[in-house]
Amino acid sequence: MIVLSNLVKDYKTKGQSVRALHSINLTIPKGQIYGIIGHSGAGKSTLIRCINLLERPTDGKVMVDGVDLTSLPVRQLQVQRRKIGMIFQHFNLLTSATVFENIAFPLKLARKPQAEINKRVTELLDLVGLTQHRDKFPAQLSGGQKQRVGIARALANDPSVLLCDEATSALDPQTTNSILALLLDINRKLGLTIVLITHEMQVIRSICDQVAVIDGGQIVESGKVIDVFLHPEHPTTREFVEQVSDSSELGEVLEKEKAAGTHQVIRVTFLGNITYEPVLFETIRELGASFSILQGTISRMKDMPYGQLIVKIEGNDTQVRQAVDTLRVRGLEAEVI
Ligand SMILES: Nc1ncnc2c1ncn2[C@@H]1O[C@H](COP(=O)(O)OP(=O)(O)OP(=O)(O)O)[C@@H](O)[C@H]1O
Repeated sequence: MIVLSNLVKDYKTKGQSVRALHSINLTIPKGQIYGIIGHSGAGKSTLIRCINLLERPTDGKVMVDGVDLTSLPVRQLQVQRRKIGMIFQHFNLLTSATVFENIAFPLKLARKPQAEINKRVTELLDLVGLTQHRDKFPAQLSGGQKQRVGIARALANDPSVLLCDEATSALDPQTTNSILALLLDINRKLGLTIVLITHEMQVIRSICDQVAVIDGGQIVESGKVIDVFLHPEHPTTREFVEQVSDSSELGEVLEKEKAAGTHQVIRVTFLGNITYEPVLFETIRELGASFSILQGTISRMKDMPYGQLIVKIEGNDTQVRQAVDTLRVRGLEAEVI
């Protein structure tokens, strides 16, 4: 478990002080994939780098698995840091070392015997799917393969935490998906806690359990991805949710509804297997009304199927009210918008 308490970070440049983090409080449960999302300059990199003290916080505490890193002398901090792996947007590989040597590097630093290094690197190459590329140099690899080397290297010392600093931002969408699938696989196989920072809601939606939204150096909203995603409260969160839903034309339809003084547009949210059942259709038909779909998403959030439909009910106010009530009784979320 990672606990950040009252974390403050000030950068001092040319006699001026910039507060990058304002009293951050965050608890990241063990074994979770925890996403931190924010716009450029929000403080994401600073926050993730404070977790392993690559940046030393100006104030506050960083507890990782019960150890207060901020209170440790340098030697002990080095030992504790081996339990925290990190991967980077631009991979940070040693360009003149082979894939094998890059992965072996942290094990050499930890003075492991050569036989153990060979065994461990072989296992890691297999885990990240790079066995055939072990003797290549980074320049001979694709971006996705380079990030796989980064991941294997970060896992070499068998850490309990993996920090991902915009790990997929330099990759195309398909490669991004394959790296996210690998992170999910590692999280499941090794029970590793993963903290990732990103500016893409798609990344959060694909693999994270919980999310925190950072804005101006403060956490403005946090919680389970599914809750934050379906009921975003802070304007910044809403912007990020918009990234993955196409509601651009909805505003116009709602304006027309408002002008006509009718209240027939409802939002219906499905979670889990009910997503694939004809509950909406049957409910509206039973009421003797009909409906048209104005907008809809059927997708998955990590493993959970979900759907959200904006529908216009062709019926009177009583029918709309009854539809909302019945849908709720049948296990869907429904509201007039
Ligand atoms: N070394 C530094 N010296 C001075 N100010 C810094 C330094 N690093 C970051 N900052 C400032 O701290 C704030 C947060 O920066 P940070 O890099 O953490 O944001 P970010 O959310 O990771 O942005 P990006 O997505 O663009 O990397 C910004 O105002 C930035 O200008």
